Amino acid sequence: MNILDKIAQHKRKEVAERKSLYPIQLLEKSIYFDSPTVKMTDYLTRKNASGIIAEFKRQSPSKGAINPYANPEEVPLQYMQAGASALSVLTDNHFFGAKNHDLETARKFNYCPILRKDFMLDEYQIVEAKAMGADCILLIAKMISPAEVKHLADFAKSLDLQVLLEIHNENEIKANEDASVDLIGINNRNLDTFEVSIEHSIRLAELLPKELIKIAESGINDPNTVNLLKKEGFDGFLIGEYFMKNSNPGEKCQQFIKALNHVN
Ligand SMILES: O=P(O)(O)OC[C@@H](O)[C@@H](O)c1c[nH]c2ccccc12
Repeated sequence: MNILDKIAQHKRKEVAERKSLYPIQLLEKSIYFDSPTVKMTDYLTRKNASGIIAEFKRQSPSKGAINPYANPEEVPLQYMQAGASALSVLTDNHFFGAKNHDLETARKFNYCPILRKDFMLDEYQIVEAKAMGADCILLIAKMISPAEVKHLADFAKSLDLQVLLEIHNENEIKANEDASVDLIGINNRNLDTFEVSIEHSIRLAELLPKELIKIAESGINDPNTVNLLKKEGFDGFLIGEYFMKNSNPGEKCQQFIKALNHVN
């Protein structure tokens, strides 16, 4: 079984448990439930945006522990002070080591778009994302059918959340052409082999409409890669491990952003 299948299996169980513990009516009482969201697309495309979406990630299935005791009050705020355009916060505990309130904590300290980074299979998780204070959710084309992508994307929109659709290959692009998503993420990391290929992402980006907002995800560790990807039409760059594996992720992020060409 590949890693995404394992994650999906576990996630279904988890969601079923949470549904019975925290019914939707309870989530809807969150202070964030009726508040307006901030738009990831606006923050990535405004003048002189760095385009960096800095990720709060404690561990991963491919790397194990990255920074398990990182402080969610400090790191996301430091990322934004360093000039990141938006935040991504992992909320999966079993595979990514997220603590219960990592996203809510990041939300309390920051007014910027926050992506809930998790494996969305069910409307319930989208309601949770809204209740946590997220602005954007991730859908992974490899995990769900095009019909589910459409359905969950429309549901997210009904809650004023933006949708980032992650794709890995040409077939997934074709199969999801008519889903109404706000951003397309191309994962540089092959989730079967964990190999990273920037060239693969550039080739896939060429197949997407020019006006779509494109995010390059994973394995980015060099400002020159971001400069190159900007020239190739990418608007956003999701970076986790390279910042987080350091004892001071905010400082790493600041050095990285200083080294970028601000071309837009
Ligand atoms: O830590 P990296 O290599 O900079 O990658 C960040 C992000 O792209 C990665 O965490 C990611 C991309 N797609 C995902 C889907 C689920 C969980 C995590 C991910």
